[in-house]
Amino acid sequence: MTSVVKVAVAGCGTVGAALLDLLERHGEALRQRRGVRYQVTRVLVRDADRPRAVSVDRALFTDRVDHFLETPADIVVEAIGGTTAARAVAHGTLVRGRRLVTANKALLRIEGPALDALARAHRAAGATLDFEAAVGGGVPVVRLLRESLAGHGLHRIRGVLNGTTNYILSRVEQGVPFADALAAAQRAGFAEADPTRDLDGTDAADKIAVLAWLGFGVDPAALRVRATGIDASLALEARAAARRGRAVRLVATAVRIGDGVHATVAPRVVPRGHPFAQVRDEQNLIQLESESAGTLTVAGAGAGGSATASAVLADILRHGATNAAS
Ligand SMILES: NC(=O)C1=CN([C@@H]2O[C@H](COP(=O)(O)OP(=O)(O)OC[C@H]3O[C@@H](n4cnc5c(N)ncnc54)[C@H](OP(=O)(O)O)[C@@H]3O)[C@@H](O)[C@H]2O)C=CC1
Ligand SMILES: N[C@@H](CC=O)C(=O)O
Repeated sequence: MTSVVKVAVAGCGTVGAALLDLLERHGEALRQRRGVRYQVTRVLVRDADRPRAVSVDRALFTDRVDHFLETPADIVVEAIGGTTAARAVAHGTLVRGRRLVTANKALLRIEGPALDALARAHRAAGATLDFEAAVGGGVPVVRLLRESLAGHGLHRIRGVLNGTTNYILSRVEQGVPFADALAAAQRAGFAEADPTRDLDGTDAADKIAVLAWLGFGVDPAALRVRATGIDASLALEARAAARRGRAVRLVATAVRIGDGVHATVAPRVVPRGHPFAQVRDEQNLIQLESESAGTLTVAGAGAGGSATASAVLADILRHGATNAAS
């Protein structure tokens, strides 16, 4: 017997389109293996008339949030970014007792705990909140912190958390001009809609704040993250460092100090053999240091449609066919 799980997808850009493609390509295998058919019921975009390279019925596209939220759905994926329409989608989803899967670290930074509380308040009706894709792209660091490392005396989280800046840094050290490397990262879909968020360290700051929330229980909105980003002059330094056998990486850190947490994002010069120097292009690497489990390191594709959509799909599959109609 096959159950049907209705999925409404907000966003058909880099992440949303890659997710729709994954659901299309793996739909039959998922049905056979899990006995579930994931049926896309609505896609929210800014421009519903624009032609799209996804095989989804055009009639399912809408540019109205209220229309989107009225559509029957068991799971709502939020992959539009920003914090205005995304917030309306997130709240509207949870208060209806639906499962929310979001890739939006900017939204989680400002109101992750509030969304979590809303999900708990509507849990009996079926609401859940999952956001594996929000940090680390395809790297399952959110799950590691939420589940495996809960209560392990975590004391430091450190990592390369932004794929765009890492892509730029690892290209400029090979002689590619800063502007060309940035343009390539944008073409590949690694950069935020506003790439300033990548370059000035804001995106990495949002991510480390979300990890600090999960790992240390701090309010990510209240956590001050001192952030320094990268620019063309730092790229010249990265190139010079490469000639000296060193690498520059944008490293985000959150350390527990007493009852508080100290968080930073800053470029660091590391020797070639350092794990951060080995992180190339859009890859991310995160080290979680804890008393009982020692240091755990996870790494992989930190940005890009396919890797990020795979993390979204993992969240979709997470609760099995809960809420599904047979
Ligand atoms: N790209 C990546 O590698 C990663 C992205 N993320 C996060 O995933 C989310 C989506 O990113 P990404 O796919 O790259 O973004 P894109 O800019 O590629 O796509 C955004 C999509 O959302 C739609 N959209 C934007 N604003 C609105 C709105 N107000 N109302 C309705 N639809 C809207 C756009 O519509 P239209 O197509 O009509 O313009 C577009 O389809 C962001 O939160 C991002 O931070 C997380 C991890 C990795
Ligand atoms: N712009 C982000 C996308 C993934 O979170 C990045 O470059 O890491």
